[in-house]
Amino acid sequence: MADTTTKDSQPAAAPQTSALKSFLSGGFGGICLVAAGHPLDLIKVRLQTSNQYKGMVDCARQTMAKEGVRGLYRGMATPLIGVTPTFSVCFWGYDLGKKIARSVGGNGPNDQLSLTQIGFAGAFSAIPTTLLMTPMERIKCVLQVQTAGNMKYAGPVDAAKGIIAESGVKGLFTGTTATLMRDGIGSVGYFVAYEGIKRALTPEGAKPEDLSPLAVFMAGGMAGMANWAVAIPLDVLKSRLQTAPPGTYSGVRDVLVKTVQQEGVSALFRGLGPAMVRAFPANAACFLGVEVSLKIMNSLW
Ligand SMILES: CC(=O)O[C@H](CC(=O)[O-])C[N+](C)(C)C
Repeated sequence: MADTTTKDSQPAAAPQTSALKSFLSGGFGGICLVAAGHPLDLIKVRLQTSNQYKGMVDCARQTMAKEGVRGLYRGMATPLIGVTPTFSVCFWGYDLGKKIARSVGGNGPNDQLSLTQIGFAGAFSAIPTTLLMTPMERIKCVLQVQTAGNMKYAGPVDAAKGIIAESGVKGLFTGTTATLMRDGIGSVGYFVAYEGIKRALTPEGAKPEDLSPLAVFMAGGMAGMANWAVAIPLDVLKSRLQTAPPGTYSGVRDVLVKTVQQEGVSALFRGLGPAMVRAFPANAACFLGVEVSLKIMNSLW
């Protein structure tokens, strides 16, 4: 089994990727993530807002029977427009983080980065990603908590205009610290799990980048689950900060204290089930999309 912890004398270093290829492959991975994850997200929202379904399978069956397979992809344009650039920036930031780790750690071009260095690069990727992620999540969360009969905004553009009218452009950035903390910690779990599992699955003497699509799919799915396993408490705090009326909380510490005092620690794990059910297929498809598009680009130029 490949050594997963040291940076020295590794025969299996991945070739360094250009920033543009990382950006493009990340965007393609984001498209794959939405395509694979959207049906589960739609089922989750329909279950949350209607009593006509007996469960996830029944909801999928009824949706397909009445609306065809296309029904499962209703409303996919909005996440596609938001997630694609966010994942481009995330994978570009991860690539930049790996280059910084390589130069700080003095790794040669053929040395494999240690998992600590991978964790640093993952955390680093959250810095630029947060600039896009925060307003996207703010608008998404505000729309997701609207209920029938209490609809404040008609859609994402209307919500963005409403938030700006109420609190200025800075209103779109409510929850920035919580988003940075969530994705900083989440991205360490995400990329360390992905690289670690890929290395563990790589036979002695082989290279992780030559793993089968099935192995990439499994490592990607597990990486998505690792992301949510460590990020869910901060995701709960972020969602509460982003959907509360202005002035309810003074910051991350305040929402943490109030949540735990009023509802107990278990409140920090709400939504873990649906997040995990979506995480495996969505992120398996994402990493497969990233690796396949990188291979195609590498063969072209
Ligand atoms: C919160 C989020 O976007 O997590 C990503 C995985 C997912 O399931 O969407 C990973 N990452 C934070 C690295 C973009």
